Amino acid sequence: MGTLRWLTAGESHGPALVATLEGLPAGVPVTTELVADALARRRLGYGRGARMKFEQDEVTFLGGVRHGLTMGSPVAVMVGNTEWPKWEQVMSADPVDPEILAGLARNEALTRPRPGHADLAGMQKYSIDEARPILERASARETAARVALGAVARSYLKETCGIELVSHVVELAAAKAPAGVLPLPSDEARLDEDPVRCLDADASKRMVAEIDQAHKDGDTLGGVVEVLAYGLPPGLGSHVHWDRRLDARLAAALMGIQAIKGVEVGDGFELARIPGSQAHDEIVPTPEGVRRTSGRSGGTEGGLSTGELLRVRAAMKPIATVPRALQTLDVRTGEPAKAHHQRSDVCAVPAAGIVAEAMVALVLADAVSEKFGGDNVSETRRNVRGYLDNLVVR
Ligand SMILES: Cc1cc2nc3c(=O)[nH]c(=O)nc-3n(C[C@H](O)[C@H](O)[C@H](O)COP(=O)(O)O)c2cc1C
Ligand SMILES: C=C(O[C@@H]1CC(C(=O)O)=C[C@@H](OP(=O)(O)O)[C@H]1O)C(=O)O
Repeated sequence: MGTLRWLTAGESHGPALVATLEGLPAGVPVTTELVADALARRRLGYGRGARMKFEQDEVTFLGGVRHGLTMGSPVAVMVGNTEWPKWEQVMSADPVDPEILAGLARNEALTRPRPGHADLAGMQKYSIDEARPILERASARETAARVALGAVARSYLKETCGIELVSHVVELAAAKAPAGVLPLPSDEARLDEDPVRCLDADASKRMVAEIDQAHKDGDTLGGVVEVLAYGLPPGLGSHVHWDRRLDARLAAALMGIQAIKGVEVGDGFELARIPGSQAHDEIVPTPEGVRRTSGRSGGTEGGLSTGELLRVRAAMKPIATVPRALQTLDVRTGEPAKAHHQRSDVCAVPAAGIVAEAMVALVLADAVSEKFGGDNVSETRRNVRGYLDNLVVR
């Protein structure tokens, strides 16, 4: 839906990821540093595996940006995989020497698909008898490309509407942050410093303890992240058609993140358990304008933003490459076997929060560009101001 288009390409152990964002106006402030900072935040988080320590994200703009500003042309960004030299043969785009190929087939073929990953269904769908060509693209390495675009989308949102986003971890396995703690964008630095991106010190300690225990047990964990977006105008998205609904677009974007299995808007599933008299946000006139008395809806009604705080949650399943390897079969022999395991994260919930922020930023950027248009951010800003100054109910 909407007016922005974005695509990513690239494999986990290929030379690089690339991402393109088409449809932004000219004049959005974007620098290599802005994107590199966002990528650095995605690498943080207690419980991530060895690769996060030795791999760097190398950012190169290939198009769309000049002297720190977008030009209105497609933004193209490359994130280099510094792991690439070790994988040049395994992932070579060009045919390799038949002897090397035979060696790879003997020693490197991934024939024991991992439960919880795309491995088995991907092999079946694409008629390939090993998991490598599947897992390379299914891997969440790809989220680096989305976070790169998300950083650009965030800059657009701030520049045109003053919208700012922040995310935090609200549950990690059995450990929960206290209900109702809503970080502000100004808390971002504090969240970045916390090992699990949780503002509550006690909950953070309990989350770290959960990860330590899972690590000892050869196990993995999931959790729940929450993304908050401040400063939305009312009226992004629309009630008029299912695919224009802002909540539907947010849910699709969040479910599109690897390992996300559930999405809630506002109080989400909890709303199903309470009566209507307690479930909805009442409307009151105030000297500052029309407001809601609570934020249970999460800032959308009827598929439209209400102008209140946007609040969405995403639930991540535990990492699927479990060190204490799960039962599978070897597709070469058809015999039962233990799934492949080399290395993996114990928990990537804090990183998933950063990815969720990026996806929410892209969806909101799409909805803003659809509503306000403009070929230069100054034009978009004028349109935003004109709309807000002339709201039929204020
Ligand atoms: C930030 C992030 C990091 C991840 N790291 C790993 C990992 O190290 N090992 C792993 O097996 N899965 C990891 N995953 C999850 C898998 O990519 C995902 O579970 C798998 O692709 C199948 O998920 P699906 O059923 O949702 O598609 C990670 C996911 C995210 C969002
Ligand atoms: C590389 C990243 O995450 C990877 C996501 C991932 C997976 O299966 O999703 C598996 C791991 O990679 P590998 O199999 O090479 O150890 C993670 O490190 C990243 O986030 O940048």
